[in-house]
Amino acid sequence: MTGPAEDTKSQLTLLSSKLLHQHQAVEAALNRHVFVWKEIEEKSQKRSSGISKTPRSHIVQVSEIVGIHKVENEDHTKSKWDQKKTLQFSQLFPNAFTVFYVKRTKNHQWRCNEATFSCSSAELCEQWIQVTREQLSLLTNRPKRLLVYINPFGGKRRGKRIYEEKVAPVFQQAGISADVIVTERANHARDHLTTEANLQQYDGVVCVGGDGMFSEILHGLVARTQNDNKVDQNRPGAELKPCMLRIGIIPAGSTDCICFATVGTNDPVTSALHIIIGDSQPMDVCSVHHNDVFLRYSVSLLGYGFYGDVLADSEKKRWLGPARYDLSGVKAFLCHNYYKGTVSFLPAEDNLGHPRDKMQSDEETVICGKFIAINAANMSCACPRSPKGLSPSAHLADGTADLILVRKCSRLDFFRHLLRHTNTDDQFDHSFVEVHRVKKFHFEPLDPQPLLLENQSELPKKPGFCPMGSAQTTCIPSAAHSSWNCDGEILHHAAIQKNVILKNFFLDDKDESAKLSTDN
Ligand SMILES: CCCCCCCCCCCCC/C=C/[C@@H](O)[C@H](COP(=O)(O)O)NC(C)=O
Ligand SMILES: Nc1ncnc2c1ncn2[C@@H]1O[C@H](COP(=O)(O)OP(=O)(O)O)[C@@H](O)[C@H]1O
Ligand SMILES: [Ca+2]
Repeated sequence: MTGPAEDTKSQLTLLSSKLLHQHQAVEAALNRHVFVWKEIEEKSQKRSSGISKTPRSHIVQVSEIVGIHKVENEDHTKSKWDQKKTLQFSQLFPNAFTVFYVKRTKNHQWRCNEATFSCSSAELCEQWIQVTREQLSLLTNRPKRLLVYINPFGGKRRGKRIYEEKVAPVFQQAGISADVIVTERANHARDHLTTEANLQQYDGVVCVGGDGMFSEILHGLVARTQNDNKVDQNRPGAELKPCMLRIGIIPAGSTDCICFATVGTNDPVTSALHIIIGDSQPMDVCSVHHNDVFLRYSVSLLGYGFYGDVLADSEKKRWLGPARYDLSGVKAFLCHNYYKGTVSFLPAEDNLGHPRDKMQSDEETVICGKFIAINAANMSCACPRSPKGLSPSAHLADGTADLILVRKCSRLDFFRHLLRHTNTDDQFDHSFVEVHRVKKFHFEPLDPQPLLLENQSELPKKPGFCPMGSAQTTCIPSAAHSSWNCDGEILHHAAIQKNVILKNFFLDDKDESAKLSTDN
């Protein structure tokens, strides 16, 4: 019994037949939206056992099918043991196909499950494969060709292995072709994207690395798009053109906060599956300026004081891998520096909400003080160290950032505040912490900017751009200025303006949510 069958208008069955799954007869059916199979209870079985079991049924959304493949006699991608089993299986059941699909497990993690079905004839098997593939080809948001950049030195230096062992096999099952570039130096991916890559032939770019690597790719894509459209991104008020390519993140860095905060976990297979099924998540991109000169874009954390000091110190300990942040964190905590300055900001409109649901005025607000930390969270900044993040209710694509001001307090109080990032307590519920949802803000240190202490030769010669990956300053106890931690890159300038200007940019394809709208 095969071929199109009569059904309700909305759920037209494309294919339905009796198949064998795990030595059990099943009735399998495919329509536009789902693939289902249901065990068929054999009458003889029921009679002999005398017990009637409820037949089990399974349902898989077509949009979550990774791929469908014929079971071949030989599969050299498998281990010797698995190859032997496959051979035995294919001799016993020569007309079988396997469906690979997304299975949701705990903590937002996804896995690629498989189910094999054997058919009564080779034609039926081919038909199942062909009809299912036709349905998958109708899902136009799925990428077919990807450009992959791997940072081999990110995190625990496992980027290449993570990609080869966990990601490439699932991409292959999904029929995705990938051109892979393993970077040879910092800014390799950025420069390649800006000047060389033939972007027309790809449906998306994949970043295998951490937040710093993501930032490189974002800067490369934005710069390329502006160059192609003859827009000078360094010109104040320049209206930026939207990028047409999405960025997928395979977490292989130290913090992986951009991945964790968008996907809910930092798991390479989960990310690969999200990429395969064409998921997308728009997010805000902010531009950071010094004296009206554009410095960088930021998507996760822009932090002065504590997180700036942690980053500056941790850069010297890169060899330690992700543990460098713990060590530098303890050091910055013990230094207990605070910085004097003035923060002014434009609150978001009321209807965009407030991190603590307080009413906001529409005027610019100015706050002078001594700050241990000034953090602008453009998203929750959730990561394994802090599963709910720096600002748990920050939104991903609303054109606002949450500005968290931690004023001078005792070490014990600051410790209490930090500790609350790791549990369910409210880290804003302290007298020395305030939080505002803002559209833009400005920070001016009290004392004028001193001469930079180290590596001045590495400072930008070209106005308007701070070279990425070159930053190195020292965490100096009691210095008048800290530096800014911009998505894990150091900005040497203490005084900055930050505008949430690029709204809903990123990870999304050719639809309206990929527009860059200047908002300042
Ligand atoms: C008493 C214990 C206290 C623990 C406090 C934990 C708070 C952790 C909040 C972390 C927020 C991280 C925001 C993300 C920043 C990344 O962009 C950046 C760069 O990440 P990357 O190294 O490129 O993956 N990482 C850091 C640590 O600055
Ligand atoms: N091949 C490379 N050699 C050295 N640095 C690189 C290379 N590729 C990328 N980088 C730089 O490494 C930095 C950190 O990368 P990232 O992947 O974010 O790792 P982590 O999360 O450990 O910081 C980024 O600033 C990026 O520009
Ligand atoms: Ca936001």
